[in-house]
Amino acid sequence: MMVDLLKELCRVVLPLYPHKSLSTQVLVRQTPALGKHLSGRSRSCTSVNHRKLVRNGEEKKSVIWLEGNIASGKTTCLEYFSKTSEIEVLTEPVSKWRNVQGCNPLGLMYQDPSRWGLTLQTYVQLTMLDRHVLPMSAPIRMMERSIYSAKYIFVENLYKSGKMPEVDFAVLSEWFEWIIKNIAIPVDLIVYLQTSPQTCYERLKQRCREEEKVIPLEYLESIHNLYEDWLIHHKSFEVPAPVLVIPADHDLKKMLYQYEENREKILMAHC
Ligand SMILES: Nc1ncnc2c1ncn2[C@@H]1O[C@H](COP(=O)(O)OP(=O)(O)O)[C@@H](O)[C@H]1O
Ligand SMILES: Cc1cn([C@H]2C[C@H](O)[C@@H](COP(=O)(O)O)O2)c(=O)[nH]c1=O
Repeated sequence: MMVDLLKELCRVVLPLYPHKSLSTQVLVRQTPALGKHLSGRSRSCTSVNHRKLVRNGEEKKSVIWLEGNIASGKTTCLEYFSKTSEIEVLTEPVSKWRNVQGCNPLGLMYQDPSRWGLTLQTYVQLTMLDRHVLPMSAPIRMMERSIYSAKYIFVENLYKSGKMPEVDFAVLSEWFEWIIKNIAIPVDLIVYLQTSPQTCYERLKQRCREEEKVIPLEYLESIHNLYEDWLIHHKSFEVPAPVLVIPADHDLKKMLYQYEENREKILMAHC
């Protein structure tokens, strides 16, 4: 029966690892019965007591999620750390959210969140999951946001603000719960770039992404509050790893200085 279950799980999730063979790369999180044959990763995967598909041979590597409000400086921070040889960086797949087969779900969502919120967030969930399961090519991975913040911050915001219908929220939530129960999403450290919504608003205007021109300050305030409740006050959802808070309202020079100051803590995430 366990073997059947294993086969079924691999049938469902194997397409996520198209470039790797099943025998060496996709494993099911250890259960007593399977323990003799299979190994699971020992460090923080995001939930336990369920069979999870994990990649073999990555136990010594570490994964850092870089979290923060829109235009808080995440991409700029990743660019800085990308120069470190032990670190690979994965940026958010925003270009996909702006263009899936010629359509722009990000733009559509900002124009009409009630109609297109589910469409965008389904695609965000898929593309973030795709990022999470990519094989690692360096000892440390720093990735921009996560499938968790997509759900706990952005889906939550749409729903709480009355812009996502109950049924859309329910469907997304069931998808999300299935994913985190069945697929290992490793994380060792969350780096939170903590900014004021006002700073983000100014940087957002400076960046001038076409779809985001309609974003008011209040939207950034809601996203900020959800982040704070999650990562600082621990008032909303489980936090899956320790959080390193970096104050990020400062100018670029001071930010680079702070990144240097925190380099050791970040590099030590996998020890
Ligand atoms: N410390 C900073 N001070 C001033 N502007 C910044 C700073 N960090 C980033 N920026 C600018 O703010 C905008 C948003 O930064 P970005 O790194 O793209 O944010 P995110 O990836 O979090 O959305 C960009 O135009 C970037 O050049
Ligand atoms: C994860 C996620 C993002 N978005 C939106 C928010 C922004 O407009 C872009 C991401 O840009 P950033 O500068 O990297 O913050 O995508 C969203 O609507 N839903 C999401 O789940």
